[in-house]
Amino acid sequence: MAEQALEQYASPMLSIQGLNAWYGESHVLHGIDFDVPEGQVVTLLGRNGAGKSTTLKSIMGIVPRRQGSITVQGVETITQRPFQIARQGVAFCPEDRGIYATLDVRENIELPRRINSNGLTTDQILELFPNLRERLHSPGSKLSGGEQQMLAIGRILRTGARLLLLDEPTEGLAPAIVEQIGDTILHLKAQGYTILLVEQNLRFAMSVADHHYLVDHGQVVDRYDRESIEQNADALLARLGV
Ligand SMILES: Nc1ncnc2c1ncn2[C@@H]1O[C@H](COP(=O)(O)OP(=O)(O)OP(=O)(O)O)[C@@H](O)[C@H]1O
Repeated sequence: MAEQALEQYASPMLSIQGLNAWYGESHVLHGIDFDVPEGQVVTLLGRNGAGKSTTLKSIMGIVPRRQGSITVQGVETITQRPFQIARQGVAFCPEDRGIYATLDVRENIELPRRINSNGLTTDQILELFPNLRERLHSPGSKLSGGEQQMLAIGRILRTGARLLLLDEPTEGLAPAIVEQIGDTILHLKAQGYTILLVEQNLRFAMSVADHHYLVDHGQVVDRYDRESIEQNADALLARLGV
């Protein structure tokens, strides 16, 4: 455990305390606690079913029932509806990417509502992902997995959100595309975005993130900074079952 680096941030972009969540009768988060400092990249690691996606969905307000505290820039959001949370500057990129199959690239980009004037324009998004410019008039269903992922990330930048929740952005993608997604994440960090990432790919997580939290059975059971994750990588790979 290396916690010392985490203590120094006075005002985190996101702070979660005692988060519980349920799907019907099924109680899946059991008191999640962690902070995400502004301008940093943080990952949630853990085995399948540990509760990582549910944590992201809870932050976005899209699980049926949650309790505890989730503050975004000091504002409590636990009782807010998803559209109110979005207005606090939070955007979620789901694991299935949520691309509309019958809409083309431009239509997919232009669908989300802007929440403020910080949102990127379509041109700025296409500058960030030049491959998408070549595919501008292709329907979502004809895009490769990598193109869909880039579109899914690009699209949420249009909203003006500054806290980006990305659920397994590298899943099923070829190494060259994973590298491109990593470059994009680092570019966004350099632009001041705060990013919370769910990842199964430990090496990828290590290449982009400042801090990591290990989730198990709906709780945060360990935390690592850049140095301590290097030291614990082998043990963690065994623990993650990958
Ligand atoms: N819509 C749902 N309805 C009921 N149970 C769910 C639902 N979504 C997830 N669960 C359950 O909640 C638990 C946590 O799932 P979650 O998707 O958050 O895990 P995860 O760590 O993101 O893993 P994965 O990578 O498999 O998605 C699991 O037991 C899962 O089966």
